[in-house]
Amino acid sequence: MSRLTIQANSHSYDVVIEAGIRHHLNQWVPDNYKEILVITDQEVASHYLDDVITSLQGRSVHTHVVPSGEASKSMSQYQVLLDKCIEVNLDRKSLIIALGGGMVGDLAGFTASTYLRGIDFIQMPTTILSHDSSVGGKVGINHPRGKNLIGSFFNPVGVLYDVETLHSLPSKEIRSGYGEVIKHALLSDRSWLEDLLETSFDNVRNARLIHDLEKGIQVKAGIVEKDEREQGIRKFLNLGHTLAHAIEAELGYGKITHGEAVAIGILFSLQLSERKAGATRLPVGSYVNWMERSGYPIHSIQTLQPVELLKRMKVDKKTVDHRVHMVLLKGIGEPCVVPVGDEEMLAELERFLNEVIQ
Ligand SMILES: NC(=O)c1ccc[n+]([C@@H]2O[C@H](COP(=O)([O-])OP(=O)(O)OC[C@H]3O[C@@H](n4cnc5c(N)ncnc54)[C@H](O)[C@@H]3O)[C@@H](O)[C@H]2O)c1
Ligand SMILES: O=C(O)C(=O)C[C@@H](O)[C@H](O)[C@H](O)COP(=O)(O)O
Ligand SMILES: [Zn+2]
Repeated sequence: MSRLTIQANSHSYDVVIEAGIRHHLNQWVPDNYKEILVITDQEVASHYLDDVITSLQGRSVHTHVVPSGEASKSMSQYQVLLDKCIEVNLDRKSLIIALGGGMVGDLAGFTASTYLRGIDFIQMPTTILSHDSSVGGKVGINHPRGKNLIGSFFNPVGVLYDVETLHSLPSKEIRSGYGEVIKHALLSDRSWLEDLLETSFDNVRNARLIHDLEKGIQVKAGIVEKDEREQGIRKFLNLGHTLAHAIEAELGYGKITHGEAVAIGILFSLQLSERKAGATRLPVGSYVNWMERSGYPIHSIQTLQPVELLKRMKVDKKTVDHRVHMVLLKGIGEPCVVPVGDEEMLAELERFLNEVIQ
């Protein structure tokens, strides 16, 4: 078991990483919560919902299962969840548990943050990617025009990470999760990055995976504790995301996973960093090899149009005065934020789509 305490603006909370913790929830979920609503998705429910209900024996537990996939991070599912909270009479002493990946965590967390102006929630991440999404308090839903455009900063009262649940992840979701792991490595540590770039996911043994998750969470915690509301350094956690979010929205939510889109967005940012941030020592070649070897669906964006992508990028939350702001790297562990004008961005997107992706 490992335990890391995160100091949020409102309160501190623990991230507990333990194989099988879903079987011991009565030990971890304080008994002052009179009603508990477990929110999960269909796929996760089929594997783990019974375990969670069983381990909360003796408590008043309600459940709600949303369809799996990014399309559920929507206004309509949010409405359904609010209806559910009212139907089962959750009050301010109630608790929501988000059991699932980042989709469930963001959606259930946003529901918790707004229902009755906010009730407590616990994150129970079940994907590799959600080592990132379960920490730091960003919760929200998508709008057809852009990712996460509706949301809040609202921290969980705890994160219970049962790494045993990762055993049932399909390889696509392992790949997706590593899109955010590699982001945390690029933001922090060259030797960790080099190790990752040499690793094939087929060889990711449990000990190695947990090491990567713990390191990723430490990087994220170190940033969100200093800048929870993203006034400055938290923007760095958006490395690769300005293009990634545009790709996800433009292709249609769920056509490509978030982590896969982030990995593609990072490649764009690495190349742009050489031209716009003076970077000279970025391992762009080995990053491309790693992406290809790992099966990131780089060609799935071939048909996208630079003009449409730019329109999407401009609704990014980092945009100031209609100007896109990109997170770039001066070197490994040396992120910066650089404004890029429309003409230049269009030229960069053209080059990326025509020369790199083809
Ligand atoms: N709030 C944040 O700080 C933050 C950070 C990163 C990403 N995100 C958001 O997280 C979302 C992506 O999260 P995700 O990649 O976890 O996606 P996800 O929650 O959609 O899960 C991916 C797929 O894996 C399935 N699944 C989940 N756990 C499983 C398990 N243990 N075994 C088998 N299948 C399982 C799900 O049913 C789903 O089909 C995006 O919406 C992204 O915007 C938020
Ligand atoms: O926690 C953050 O801050 C991040 O940027 C983490 C990202 O991986 C995550 O995808 C986040 O949801 C993006 O936030 P957004 O504000 O750009 O929507
Ligand atoms: Zn992300």
